Amino acid sequence: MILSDADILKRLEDGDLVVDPVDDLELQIQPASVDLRLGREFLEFQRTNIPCIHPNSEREVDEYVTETVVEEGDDFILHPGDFVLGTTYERVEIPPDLIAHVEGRSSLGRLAVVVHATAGLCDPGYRGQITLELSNLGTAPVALTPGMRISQLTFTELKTEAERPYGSERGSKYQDQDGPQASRIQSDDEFGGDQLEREE
Ligand SMILES: Nc1ccn([C@H]2C[C@H](O)[C@@H](COP(=O)(O)OP(=O)(O)OP(=O)(O)O)O2)c(=O)n1
Repeated sequence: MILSDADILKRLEDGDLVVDPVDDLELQIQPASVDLRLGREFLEFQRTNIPCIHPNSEREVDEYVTETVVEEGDDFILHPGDFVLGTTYERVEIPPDLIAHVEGRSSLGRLAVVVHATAGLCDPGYRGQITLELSNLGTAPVALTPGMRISQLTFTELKTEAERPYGSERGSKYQDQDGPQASRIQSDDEFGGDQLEREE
């Protein structure tokens, strides 16, 4: 079951679901979602002379990513074809009986701005700001203003609470993230890796 505005408000009041801060309930609480605002920090991949990114190379993932913090009153210009990581201004805490989906807003979609390229799921138990995978599929640059409502979060009730919510297990590498976080896929290996066993 997807939570309605009344359900969301009740869960926020009860305090087990956290979206912080919600400054304007009337504006941010939608019929069945909460609008989240854009933070000031962005991570961009530098188009230097890296031939390609090997996902398991921490050096390549971290060294070629630079952070931009947009000053008050300024915009971040997202050019056609760009892919950058942004962050929600709000921090969320998802209780073990809910799963949240990060969705774009239609008004930005109509300007060809996509807020999550692939991953749009916040696990039960997840705490932190949400990293937005921003891209511009259109032909004109689009100015993104920190504080603008950029995405929306919907909540679905699980049939039973997650037994191993995000954060309770090793491998929860984005728990408590603060600002946009680059991929931590390199640390997959620490947790058993995704390598398939070879048959002899
Ligand atoms: N656009 C998104 C999508 C998810 N998350 C956060 C909330 C999720 O609960 C957490 C982990 O997301 P995934 O499970 O999709 O990511 P991985 O499987 O890569 O990470 P892990 O191995 O930690 O589960 O990251 C985020 O900040 N921004």
